[in-house]
Amino acid sequence: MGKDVIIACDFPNKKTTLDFLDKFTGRKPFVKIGMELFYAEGPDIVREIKGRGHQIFLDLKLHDIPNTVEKAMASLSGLGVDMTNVHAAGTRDMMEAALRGLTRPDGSRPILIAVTQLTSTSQERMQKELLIDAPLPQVVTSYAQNAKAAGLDGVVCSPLEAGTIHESCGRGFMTVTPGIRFAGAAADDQSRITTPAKAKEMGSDYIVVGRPITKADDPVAAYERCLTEFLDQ
Ligand SMILES: O=c1ccn([C@@H]2O[C@H](COP(=O)(O)O)[C@@H](O)[C@H]2O)c(=O)[nH]1
Repeated sequence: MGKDVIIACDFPNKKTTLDFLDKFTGRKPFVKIGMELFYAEGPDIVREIKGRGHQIFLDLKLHDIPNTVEKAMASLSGLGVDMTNVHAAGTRDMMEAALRGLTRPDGSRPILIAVTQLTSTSQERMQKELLIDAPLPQVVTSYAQNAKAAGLDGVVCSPLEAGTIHESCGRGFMTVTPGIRFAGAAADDQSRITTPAKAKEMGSDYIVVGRPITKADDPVAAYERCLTEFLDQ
């Protein structure tokens, strides 16, 4: 398992996305395709970006009954993505179904991870709106343990929780962490945030960075700053 910076390509269409990726001459950053781009362009955008040599995290966060998730994952398994995900809140049965659906006849499959609690969710909101009373780090760790028990490879969590998850689920259990902001930058709609440097310190395996790169005046320089802080590159 490698450490890397994943750029969240939250763009409305193919043209904007490819124009953005063209700025990274000589580099092939790991790319996250999320709901906005996938719903606008469909599976072809995955094939196009994969064909250009990027690794892809397809972030669709599936959350439905086990049978539906299993069949949806079977549809996605042929796309050639490197990583994809579900919501751990769908329960162990659903995560096991996702794993079955994603596994190809030859036994190969992309990395499958589970979202614990969205990084936009605060302790207060979780308690007041979702009626979950336990401390947020405990909830996240418990969801991670369920994901591990279901056979998944790791979780999406905040970097702030990466250390606790590794302690509980083992160092080989992957932590993929959005909620990244440079020091002093606005949190936007995120709640549990930290810097790339702190994410490194806390043991994140992958950081997922969207707006700090995509909205930067110089996206390539912002990406390089992430590499420097997170990977010492
Ligand atoms: O808990 C989660 C799960 C997924 N995300 C996704 O990561 C990026 C973060 O974008 P920023 O612009 O850096 O805030 C975005 O695509 C989310 O869908 C997340 O933020 N939190």
